Amino acid sequence: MGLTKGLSVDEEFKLLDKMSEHEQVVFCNDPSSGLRAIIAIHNTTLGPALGGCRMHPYPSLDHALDDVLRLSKGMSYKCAAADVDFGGGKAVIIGDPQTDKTAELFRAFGQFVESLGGRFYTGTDMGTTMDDFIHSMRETKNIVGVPEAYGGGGDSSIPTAMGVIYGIRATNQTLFGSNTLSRATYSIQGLGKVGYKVAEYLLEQGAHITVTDVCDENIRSIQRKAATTSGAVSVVEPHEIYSQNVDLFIPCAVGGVINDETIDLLKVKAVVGSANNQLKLEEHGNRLAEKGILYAPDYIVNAGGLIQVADELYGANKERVLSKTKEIYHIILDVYQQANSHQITTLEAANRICEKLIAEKARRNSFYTRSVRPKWDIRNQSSY
Ligand SMILES: NC(=O)C1=CN([C@@H]2O[C@H](COP(=O)(O)OP(=O)(O)OC[C@H]3O[C@@H](n4cnc5c(N)ncnc54)[C@H](O)[C@@H]3O)[C@@H](O)[C@H]2O)C=CC1
Ligand SMILES: O=C(O)CCC(=O)C(=O)O
Repeated sequence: MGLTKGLSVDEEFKLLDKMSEHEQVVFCNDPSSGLRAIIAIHNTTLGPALGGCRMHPYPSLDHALDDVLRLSKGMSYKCAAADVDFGGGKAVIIGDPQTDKTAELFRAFGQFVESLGGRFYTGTDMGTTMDDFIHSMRETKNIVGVPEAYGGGGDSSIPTAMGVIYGIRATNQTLFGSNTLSRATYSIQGLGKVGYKVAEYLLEQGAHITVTDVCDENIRSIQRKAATTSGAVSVVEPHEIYSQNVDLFIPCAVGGVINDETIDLLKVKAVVGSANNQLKLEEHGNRLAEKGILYAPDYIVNAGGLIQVADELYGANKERVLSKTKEIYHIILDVYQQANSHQITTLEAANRICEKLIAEKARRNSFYTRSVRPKWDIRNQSSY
């Protein structure tokens, strides 16, 4: 792929330094299908790496690498917070999800996943759907979020959206002393798999929401939905979403949306959404706090999908997943409380909680036992 082409030796080592927190970074190239992807395994202390696969037309390999490194690190924290026996990983496919998807491309991707010998499990993320991974499943068993017809738990964006709703409830409880949804107002960025379900639920609870999406069909669909509920929807252009005069901003599209420019525009009391890596830089967490805006750490709020796909390895059970997802409400309340009592940002509070959990679990995992299903011997016996 010419990753280091034209780079000086110094620059080549800087590239390696960039990946130095990660255990393994795999560059996948399959000219016959056109697959160009990166798989990043951040940390397998808690178990094999798990993380969805994003498809996006990255403007450069550097952008794709930065994204997958940051996303996979976030998964290590998310796995610790969600109390699952997995480590952090993630994959990105460089391509346009509207035009570049083929069965061959996802089969080739499945072969790369298989080549990692069970060190990496993957499923859907932004720009990919389960239909894509049906092709990958012909090459590897290490796919999670498997459709119900194949014995899996189905669409993982359902528990992700429920987790966002629990995050919103915990935030409303902290801000207003009541966790009801209908009294507050919301702005939602992105009406895809997760954002649409969050919007739909809030409308059904009678809330007033302001939405945006770059896809017109998603807008028309939520307008049709709103007409059947006691809630109300207003639509704004994508660039107008940050300056809305509402209580909570709910980012459910791309990362990096909380940055120097947007923080100046925000009039909300809190940010609670599903998008991974909402803060462009960690310091933007401090800027939100200085402005008095409560931030619900993304990797805790959006853990519902992870909870489902990890739980799938015990056999699909929706009730069990929803009951585990409810925990997000209490974890967010705890994070807010710890941030307040230690006078640190909510992200710092969440990171501290997770780092402590990883250290405790690492001690437990240092005691060798023969493979235990489903903790380690994942899907060894099963077939679908
Ligand atoms: N699907 C899941 O279960 C999980 C998703 N997430 C994160 O949540 C976010 C959303 O994920 P999905 O709903 O699965 O993705 P998706 O691809 O189904 O939906 C994203 C939506 O955002 C819209 N969009 C893209 N750029 C936009 C912009 N600049 N302004 C407004 N709208 C824009 C797209 O048109 C699309 O409707 C991503 O950051 C993803 O990593 C995190 C955990 C689990
Ligand atoms: O939701 C999934 O399919 C896997 C979990 C994940 O990648 C995430 O939470 O970002």
